[in-house]
Parts: sequence; C-alpha cells; structure tokens
Amino acid sequence: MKKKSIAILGIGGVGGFIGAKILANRFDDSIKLDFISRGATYENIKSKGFLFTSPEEEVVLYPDDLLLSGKVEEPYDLVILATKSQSMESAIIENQSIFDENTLVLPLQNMVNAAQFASALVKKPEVVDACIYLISNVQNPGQIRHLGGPGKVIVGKPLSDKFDWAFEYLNQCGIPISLVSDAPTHLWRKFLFISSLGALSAAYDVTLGEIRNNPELKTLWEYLMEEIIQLAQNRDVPIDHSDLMAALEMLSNFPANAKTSFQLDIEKGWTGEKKTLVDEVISDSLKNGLTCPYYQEMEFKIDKRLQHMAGAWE
Ligand SMILES: NC(=O)C1=CN([C@@H]2O[C@H](COP(=O)(O)OP(=O)(O)OC[C@H]3O[C@@H](n4cnc5c(N)ncnc54)[C@H](OP(=O)(O)O)[C@@H]3O)[C@@H](O)[C@H]2O)C=CC1
Ligand SMILES: CC(C)(CO)C(=O)C(=O)O
Repeated sequence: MKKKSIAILGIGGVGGFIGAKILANRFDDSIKLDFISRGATYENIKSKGFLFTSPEEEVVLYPDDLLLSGKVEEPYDLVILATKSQSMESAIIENQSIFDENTLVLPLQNMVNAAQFASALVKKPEVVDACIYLISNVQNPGQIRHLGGPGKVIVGKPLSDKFDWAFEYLNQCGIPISLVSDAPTHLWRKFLFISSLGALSAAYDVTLGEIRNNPELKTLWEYLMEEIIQLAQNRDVPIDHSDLMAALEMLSNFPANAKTSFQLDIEKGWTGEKKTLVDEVISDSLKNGLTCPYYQEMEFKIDKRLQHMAGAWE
C-alpha cells in the first residue's frame, strides 16, 4: 500500500512547530513528511538542517524531503497550509500539484475564512476550518523558537472519516487535535482575541503587559472586541460578552513584554496581515451596515505609522 504523505507549506513559526513535533516524536516511518519552503529558509535547512528550540529542547531535524516551493510534482494526502494570510494565494497557486481529490487541506492562518479562501483556489481537495493555539517565531530562516502555547489545533470535522489517520497521527506526535462540529465559533473566538489585540498593539506600539496595565488601552481593547462580536453575530456566529471576558482573562497568561506578531511586522514597516486582521473587519462591517469606529481609528493610526516609516527610509 502507498505510504501516506504529509506536506507542510511554509516553514515559519507555525509550520516549523508542527514539523518539529512530527519529526521529533514520530514512532516509525509509516508516514512521509515533507517541508515545502523557499528562499533563505530552504537554503538554510538544506545546508544546516532545521533548528527547533523550545523551553524543553534544542534539536536539529531533517524532513524526509525538503522541497522548493513551485517545484513539487506529487500530490499529498494531507497539506498543512502555514504561510501568513497574505502569502496564501501565491503559495497555493505555485504549488497546485500538491493537491488532488484525495488531499485534505488544513489552513492554520489567523483568519475566519481561510478554508473558504483556500477552497476556491485548490478546487478538488476537501479544505477544513482550523486554527492553532501557539506562540512560535522565526529566529532566523530555518530556525524556529517555540515560546509557549500547547500547539492545540482545532479542526472542523471533515465530511467522512477517511482522514482519521491524520488526526490520530498528529495527536500521537504531540500535536493535540480537537475535532469540532462548530468550527466557525472557535475560529471567531480566536479571531476576537488576535485581531483586536493585534490592531491595538500595532496602532499604539505597546506590549501585551502595557495593554493589561493601562485602563485606557484595556477599555479600547474591549471596544474593539465588541466590534468583532457584532460582526460575528451579524453572521449568526454565537460569540458574545462571555467570550470577551475570556479574552481578557487569556491576556493574563502572556508575558508582560510579549508583542503580537502583527505589531512586530508593523515595527519593521511591513503591512503583514493587516488586510485580514484589520481592513477586512472594517470592510465587512460597513458592507453589513455595522459601524466600527474603533477599528477605523486603529487602521488610521497603523497607516500613519507605516507612512512615517516609509518616509523615514526614503
Ligand atoms: N506564529 C504563531 O505563533 C502563530 C501564528 N498563527 C498564524 O499562522 C499563520 C502563519 O504564521 P507564522 O508561522 O507565524 O508565519 P511566518 O512568517 O513565521 O511563516 C510563514 C512561512 O511561510 C513561508 N512562505 C510564504 N510563502 C511561501 C511560498 N510561496 N512557498 C513556501 N513558503 C512560503 C514564509 O517564507 P518567507 O520567509 O520566504 O516569506 C515563512 O517561512 C499566520 O496567519 C499567523 O497569524 C496562528 C497562531 C500562532
Ligand atoms: C498569541 C499572540 C498574540 C502572541 O504573540 C499571537 O499569536 C500573535 O501575535 O499573532
């Protein structure tokens, strides 16, 4: 029987964490795991191996095959999409050959509609809603540091049980998988936290500790979350004030000096995931007759920061 195969497309914070868990914990070679990367990430892994650091370990690992994005010719049984949201489209388009009608696609972006977006591009495979709870960053291309979070993956149930092997395998490799029938609610709950906190931290250039300890910033954060809740409810997704309270509580688990990854991108003058974290919240709200003055204010401030940085570098 043909070996099952898994490809991770995008070896950054998320893709690297999942790849490391599989490579470090797999118990046999019954399933093939390939990395699809590009540029410096590809070159560094090729020449030095893949370095994964966590509070428990520092290991150099090797995927079964390291492949250059755009040059892959075989379809996979499971494809984990782990690029940032703004790179998804081009990554999928240049790697169409990795998908066929037997592939399951797991998109892990901080988006509420990643599965719909990917589905329209890949056409044949089944794409399920998914999200991951994790803090893991690129130190250098091909070198990933896991800073916290269990790496728990929440996945919307596929149409059949033919992919159960994949979920069992990931679980056995130390990636906790939770299959749920109400995936949109989970995705929106996560988006409520990430989008609002990302927007606020990027607009004001503040750490998570500064947001926690500054009553004005904390109130602004709550207003932003309320704008997400009204958008979710407008789409019949049942998140409410109790989720806002849970998000406030969740912030207390983060180190005071932690910054969101969106803020780190803005600091470098990059737009990062602004389109999916901020701009689309505004456009979707307005399209549905909702007002979102706090998101609009964050967007304005973020744009000003970006313009200021672009000016400073000219
Ligand atoms: N990091 C985290 O802890 C968490 C992140 N998320 C979400 O997960 C998603 C991924 O985030 P994260 O892992 O941090 O992002 P990173 O930027 O760390 O990693 C993305 C990787 O994808 C690569 N990539 C982009 N386009 C291609 C392509 N065409 N072919 C091959 N590789 C490509 C990038 O390479 P290159 O450098 O060359 O662009 C980069 O290595 C985001 O939506 C994020 O919001 C969710 C939960 C936690
Ligand atoms: C959880 C959090 C906020 C950690 O930095 C994150 O995932 C992000 O920045 O996108």
